[in-house]
Amino acid sequence: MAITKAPLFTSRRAEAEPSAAAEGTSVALDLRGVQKTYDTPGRPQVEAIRHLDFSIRRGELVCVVGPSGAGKTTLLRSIAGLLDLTGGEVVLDGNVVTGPPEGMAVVFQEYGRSLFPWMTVRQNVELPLKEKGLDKATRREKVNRALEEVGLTEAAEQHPWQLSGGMQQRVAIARAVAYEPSVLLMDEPFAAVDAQTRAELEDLVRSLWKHLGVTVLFVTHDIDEAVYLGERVIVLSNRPTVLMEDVDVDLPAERDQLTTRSLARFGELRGHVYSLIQRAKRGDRPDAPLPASKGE
Ligand SMILES: Nc1ncnc2c1ncn2[C@@H]1O[C@H](COP(=O)(O)OP(=O)(O)OP(=O)(O)O)[C@@H](O)[C@H]1O
Repeated sequence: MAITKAPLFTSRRAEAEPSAAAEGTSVALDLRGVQKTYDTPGRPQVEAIRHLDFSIRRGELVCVVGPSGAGKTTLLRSIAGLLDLTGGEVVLDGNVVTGPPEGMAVVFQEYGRSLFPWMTVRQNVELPLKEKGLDKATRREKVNRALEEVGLTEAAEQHPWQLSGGMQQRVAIARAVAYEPSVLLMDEPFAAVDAQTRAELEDLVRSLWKHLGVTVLFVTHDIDEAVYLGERVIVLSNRPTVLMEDVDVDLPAERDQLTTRSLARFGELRGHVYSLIQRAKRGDRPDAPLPASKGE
């Protein structure tokens, strides 16, 4: 079977809907024909991203999954303005990204390396606000609000090394939301924490997203996490990356770990994304379908 979209699963790409931009809706992030090939002196080039086109509407929470080495980090770093693209462009709030844009914040997996150990929690969260040039009273108010949002008011004067891994990641999240970014990028942020903490942090992201209305692009290895969190799941092919499918997650807006994960629909969506990843791993991709005998 080719990469068909059973009626049960809607894909924006498959149904050739007009893009969000064309519909005149508010687009926060727009990827237009993004390509990235790495030039490594003395070695063959590595074509990481062949072609990616997708948009994220303001206030959406979109997850990205793909096989290992597919180019997820390359994609995120391209969006964050940390890499020179080989082709295409990334547009944030109508402006082409040419370097790290002001309206973006990133939460990385390695919270241990992204927080400054000699600074208190409060100082870590405040730092980007200082760089933004905000006055002291405004900074204090925004830091207090962000720490409250992530449940760390009591830990404000502690240092990151005095906190658990999950709490440190909450500090990193507080720092990102205090900055009030237009788009929040999250690169496998919970890969290094235990399962229970991970579930709590997933719920924190959903509640912050709903509460603050921030636009989130969340990269993860974990299919269940992607389906649980996202309003859409963008599935990448193997390298060189193209879009495998853009899956609508039509689960109820109110989600909780127990009820949502036990829904039949959750299982169907999870199974669908899983099968796409399995196909991607085998090299089945929209621009290079496998011979029929190897397909499903
Ligand atoms: N700086 C670089 N120079 C050369 N090749 C690179 C560089 N960074 C990444 N690559 C290659 O680009 C491809 C995509 O890598 P990337 O890290 O983006 O994938 P990924 O999907 O994030 O991987 P993983 O799932 O293992 O985290 C890989 O083949 C990788 O080896």
